[in-house]
Amino acid sequence: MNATTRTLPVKERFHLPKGVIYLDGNSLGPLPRGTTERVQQMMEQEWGDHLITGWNRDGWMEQPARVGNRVARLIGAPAGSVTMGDTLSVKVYQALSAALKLRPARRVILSDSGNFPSDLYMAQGLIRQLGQGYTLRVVAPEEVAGAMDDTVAVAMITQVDYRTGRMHDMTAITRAAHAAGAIMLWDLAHSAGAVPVDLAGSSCEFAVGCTYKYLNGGPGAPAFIYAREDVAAEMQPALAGWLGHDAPFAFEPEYRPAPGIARMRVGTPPVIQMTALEQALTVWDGVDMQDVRAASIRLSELFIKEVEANCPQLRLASPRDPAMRGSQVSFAFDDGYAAMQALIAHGVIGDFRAPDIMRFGFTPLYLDEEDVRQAARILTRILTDRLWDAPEFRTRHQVT
Ligand SMILES: Cc1ncc(COP(=O)(O)O)c(C=O)c1O
Ligand SMILES: Nc1c(O)cccc1C(=O)C[C@H](N)C(=O)O
Repeated sequence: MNATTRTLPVKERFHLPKGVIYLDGNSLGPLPRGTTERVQQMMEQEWGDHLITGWNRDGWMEQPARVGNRVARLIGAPAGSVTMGDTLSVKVYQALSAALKLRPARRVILSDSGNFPSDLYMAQGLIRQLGQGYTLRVVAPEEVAGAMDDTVAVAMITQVDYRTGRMHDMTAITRAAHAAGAIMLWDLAHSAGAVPVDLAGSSCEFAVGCTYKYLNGGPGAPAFIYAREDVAAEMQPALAGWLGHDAPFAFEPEYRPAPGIARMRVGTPPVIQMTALEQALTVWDGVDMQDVRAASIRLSELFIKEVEANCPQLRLASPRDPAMRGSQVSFAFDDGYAAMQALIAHGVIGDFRAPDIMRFGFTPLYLDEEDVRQAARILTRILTDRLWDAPEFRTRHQVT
């Protein structure tokens, strides 16, 4: 069987509302079947009956490492190199501050203008905290590799642009960072579960990401952080919480880091949410990221073809070359907000990013070609008949 005929027989593993075509798994993944039951069981039996003994008996304390190993497989990282917890913004802060400590003579954090604002805000906040001449240098996405020089302490790049889906070449940029003596930090928010990632092969020092998008962990699901083994052994955590201590239950007054990535744990993990995520990750059992990628390209190309053939009002805002895209496709349209609201009202859920981007995520675990054709047909009707041109769609009230 070749990659184009191979199917991903996992659509049944998701709860998807009837009559909805969900093209927003790049922002919030849907509910995997079995999650509700597993969380209910955890609450009733583990929390309810076992009470505090759950930390040992039910393995709550090791859960961040256990779940980290499941995520590691999906991002090309070795077992034991990933831990879970907190939000992605916090993980960005931790990785950035640890990276700066590893290059004490340098003062520049390099990023690009396609990065998600929270990453830039975290860098700005850290810089304000540190003083001492640190700066954030933000360049155009195409200029990242060329902007590496001997002032750059760390390059902090989100691999897949949340707006356009443009994907950076992880190998080439990491190589450029290392050639300049800089630390490489990748944000994989729009990569994990979307495209094959080879963290070990890239030899980057740090990576972070969230689990509520393509990994379907649910709203507020814990983030992940990876550090290369040699870096994990020497990095100094800025957020030195007790669960990142070498012996949390020794209750020593002085901080001593836990071995390896475990020192990036901070405080008590969100066990209920982590349990939902742990269950959600079983959806990936037996799924190969190369197959997901092949199907994602097939679905994205089909959508672009149908939309360009039938919706001349829209302009492709993503790279045309699928090798340069993540697993989303964006189209620019001046009335994109209203068009997206109309689309959602007609059962096709994507989202909108100001000023004019209509975003569509392609998630082959639960989407097939018929979904994509049907979504394109509905979009065509909305544009051709100007169904979006109504006060209820034009009024901006959505926050997401
Ligand atoms: C690339 C990227 N970085 C950071 C964030 C912020 O994540 P969180 O809200 O989980 O801190 C997001 C999503 O919101 C994102 O897409
Ligand atoms: N994390 C989100 C949230 O809590 C509410 C609404 C949206 C989000 C998102 O993840 C947005 C997402 N990072 C984006 O690419 O725009």
